[in-house]
Amino acid sequence: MSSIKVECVVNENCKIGESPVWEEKESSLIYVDISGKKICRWNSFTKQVQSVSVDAPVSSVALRKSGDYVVTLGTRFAALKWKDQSVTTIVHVDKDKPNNRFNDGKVDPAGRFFAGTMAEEIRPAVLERHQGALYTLFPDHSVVKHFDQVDISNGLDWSLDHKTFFYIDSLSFSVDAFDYDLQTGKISNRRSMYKLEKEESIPDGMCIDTEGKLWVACYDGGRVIRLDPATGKRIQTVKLPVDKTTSCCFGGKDYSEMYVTSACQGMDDESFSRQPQAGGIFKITGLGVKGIPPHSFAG
Ligand SMILES: O=C(O)[C@H](O)[C@@H](O)[C@H](O)[C@H](O)CO
Ligand SMILES: [Zn+2]
Repeated sequence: MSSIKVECVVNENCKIGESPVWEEKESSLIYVDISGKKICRWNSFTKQVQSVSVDAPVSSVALRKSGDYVVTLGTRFAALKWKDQSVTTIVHVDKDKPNNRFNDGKVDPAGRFFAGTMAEEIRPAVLERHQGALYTLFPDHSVVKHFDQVDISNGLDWSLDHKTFFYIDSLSFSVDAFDYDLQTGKISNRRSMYKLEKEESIPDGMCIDTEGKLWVACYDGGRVIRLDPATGKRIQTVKLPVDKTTSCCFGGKDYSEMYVTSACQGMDDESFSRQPQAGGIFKITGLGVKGIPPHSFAG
């Protein structure tokens, strides 16, 4: 049996840490602080964090084949040049919804950038409902809307055979599956794969491992859970020392470590003093399972 260890590697209080992505070339973890309006890069060798501040909530970051990054910023897909600290808009969505912002995003195995929107929160998980939608940014910079009526568009990933797309609309308390057509990027046949239990609270970000099992960060649940899409059952729970765990990815050497982001926004003084690491970045080792490298945006 491997022994699982959870360690806080970045003891800084992100307001809403999110979108962890391992960047092999830099041996670094990139992530965002959504309401802190910055994109961060933690170097696993130097343990230093660099960041780029932006002028709007930045909800996800992804690698780009041509180098650098793409981000979702406010209701825009944008390109980020790290060295220049410059952001250029690629395309604007939800133009008729000034109160919306993007939330979680991820690149599919063919290099398309998927990301969804939501209304801005009044406080955590409290917002005008059904305002969000799920979008894809194609490598030619065209955009497709898959569906709307989303509450909080959140975690997403693809099965190892690329035939299934997994998706979370947080306030449905469900991890959903769709058939996925890798050739076209189309999704169909939505169904619920797993319904969260009460103490698991709100499903947030997620990632897949090399055994095809899904890891879901539970917001206000202080844990990541491992789900088997074949049976719809939870097969493992790993607890963290903070409640507001927001997302997870594999990284490190051979993708054998898991990185978990967290949030502190919306916590009162009392709970913050009980969880001073809220908003930190955590590393989990000893899981005995690996992840897969992130895909890069092909446009
Ligand atoms: O991390 C995110 O994806 C959202 O932007 C957060 O705001 C939380 O998920 C939400 O508050 C929980 O429902
Ligand atoms: Zn999220």
